[in-house]
Amino acid sequence: MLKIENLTKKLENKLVIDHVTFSMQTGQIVGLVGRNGVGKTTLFRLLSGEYLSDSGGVSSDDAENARTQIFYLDAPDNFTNAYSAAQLARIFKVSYPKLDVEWFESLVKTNNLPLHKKMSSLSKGQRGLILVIAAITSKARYIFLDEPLDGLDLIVRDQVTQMLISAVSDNQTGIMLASHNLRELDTIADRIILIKEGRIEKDYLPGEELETANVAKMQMVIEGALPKVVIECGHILEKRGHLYVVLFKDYDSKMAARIKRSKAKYIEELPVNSDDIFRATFDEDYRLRQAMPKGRQ
Ligand SMILES: Nc1ncnc2c1ncn2[C@@H]1O[C@H](COP(=O)(O)OP(=O)(O)OP(=O)(O)O)[C@@H](O)[C@H]1O
Repeated sequence: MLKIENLTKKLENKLVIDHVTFSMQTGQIVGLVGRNGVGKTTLFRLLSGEYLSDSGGVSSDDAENARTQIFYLDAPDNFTNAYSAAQLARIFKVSYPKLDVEWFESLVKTNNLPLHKKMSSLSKGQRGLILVIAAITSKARYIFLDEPLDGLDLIVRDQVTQMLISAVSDNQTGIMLASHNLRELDTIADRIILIKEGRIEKDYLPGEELETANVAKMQMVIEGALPKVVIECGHILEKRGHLYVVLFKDYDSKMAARIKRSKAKYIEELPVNSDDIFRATFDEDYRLRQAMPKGRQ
């Protein structure tokens, strides 16, 4: 088990990571989510040892130095571009001695990727796929990937997803993915950690949290003026003619009764997903924008 305890980091006098504590097991895919600039990359840099923490640390049950068990590549394009996949495998092997070059090369070939072309001449998706192959074949116990699915087409995303799932299935590897794509994470993450203001705001198993989040999503047919409960407590997510999809935070029996009493012609509760949890968590940011004068939003 990888243990992250009280990790704290200030950058230019700003507290970016504030006493973050969690543990991570092999056999799990953990999603790391949060708004832009919340500190996801900083957390990865602390875990990999690229940044020194101001306090707190990282330890592992089964290694003296936890960092030897971690695979993380910061801004990979900056240094991978000058090399081919075949060359990269040999370079990575220096830092990750367990990297299985034969396995790496065979995965590169089975994914129809070139082994001997410079990374700079490959597409973003091809480079992304090669990076994920390097991460998996490094045989690192803990793999940290920043937006690995970003900019990849559906087929490549499916390939990457399959590789990540099979990598954790033997219980020898744990993967943490920073992502803004919550819907995608809902389908592959065993657990989601949500960061807000440098701290862990929520740490949940997707299905479990969705049932207890006090968030409700309603499909409502509304003719005429919006009911007060929608204006005061709801966020309108979709509108098609008279059909509205509205998200309610802090949903309880009182709010349910107000919604029921509203003049909506039809009301149906829809399933809540991680996107909705994210919206509800950053509710005040929504309200801020809604409060701005028109044309400045
Ligand atoms: N080298 C640095 N010096 C000073 N401040 C920094 C530095 N790197 C990041 N920051 C600040 O620290 C905060 C966290 O940045 P970080 O890149 O970790 O966020 P992130 O969650 O990865 O963002 P995104 O989702 O946009 O990739 C931001 O406010 C950023 O401006």
